[in-house]
Amino acid sequence: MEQRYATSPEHVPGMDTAELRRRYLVQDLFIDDSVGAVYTHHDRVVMLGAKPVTGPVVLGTFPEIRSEFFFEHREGGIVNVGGRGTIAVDGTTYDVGHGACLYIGRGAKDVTFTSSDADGEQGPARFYVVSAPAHTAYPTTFVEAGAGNVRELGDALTSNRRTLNQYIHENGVRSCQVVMGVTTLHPGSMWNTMPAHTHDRRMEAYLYFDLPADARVIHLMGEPTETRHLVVGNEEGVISPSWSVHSGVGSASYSFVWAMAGENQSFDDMDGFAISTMR
Ligand SMILES: O=C[C@H](O)[C@@H](O)CC(=O)C(=O)O
Ligand SMILES: [Zn+2]
Repeated sequence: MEQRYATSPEHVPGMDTAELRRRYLVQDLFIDDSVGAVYTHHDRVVMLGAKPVTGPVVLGTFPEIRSEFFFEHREGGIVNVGGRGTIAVDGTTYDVGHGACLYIGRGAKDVTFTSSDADGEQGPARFYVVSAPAHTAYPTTFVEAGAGNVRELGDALTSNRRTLNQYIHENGVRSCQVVMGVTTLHPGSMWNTMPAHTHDRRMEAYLYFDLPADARVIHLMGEPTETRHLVVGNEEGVISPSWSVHSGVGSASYSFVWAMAGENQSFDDMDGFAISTMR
């Protein structure tokens, strides 16, 4: 598993494009018949991708977490960004369609990912997992796509009309740390999370999906008065440290999985920044 140590905002002004991408952009999570993994030491979050194509993919453990099995000391939220598939957790099988979410609680031993129709229109299942250390075991729980707590945000006139779906959160599926959901831009709207914000109590990870292969999202990061950008493709992720804004504009419509971990789970504990105050 790739290890990425935490960074400070003081490091950002000295980084060129290649270093920004090496530290904050997450590519290649979805490898045929395999599991891709990145361990960010920002709140010790692990981002995983599982892409079963010709057969099931078993989630193993990694030497970096010194655990007998992946969820021994951890929990995780999963969203399927590909075609329909199943996730088997200790003998219970969940049918997970595009955009649906499964929370896996601490202690789950055997986790297997399978595609239901790898040759279908949406291709093989692509299971995106965000995991954080967990102090107790909450029940493994499934949420159908769109069945979380829905918030309608933004306006078509400012190109930021979007539907936010909270899956794992304080008033929904319970967890120790992980807060997770999916935001979908409405047709013609391109801006996510505008106005932008930070939440110094939590890191956040993004995974853009349903973006056409030749389109890109210009993702803003960094302190609000010292921003940089990353040009991000479909099914690529971004690590957003607690001090960093995370907002982006697409060259086409898209969705993204957002997930957070850290000090609290209060979704609305965030500090917003009017664009006129940003640099
Ligand atoms: O802290 C919350 C996260 O940044 C996202 O939920 C924001 C988001 O999806 C949006 O405004 O479009
Ligand atoms: Zn945020």
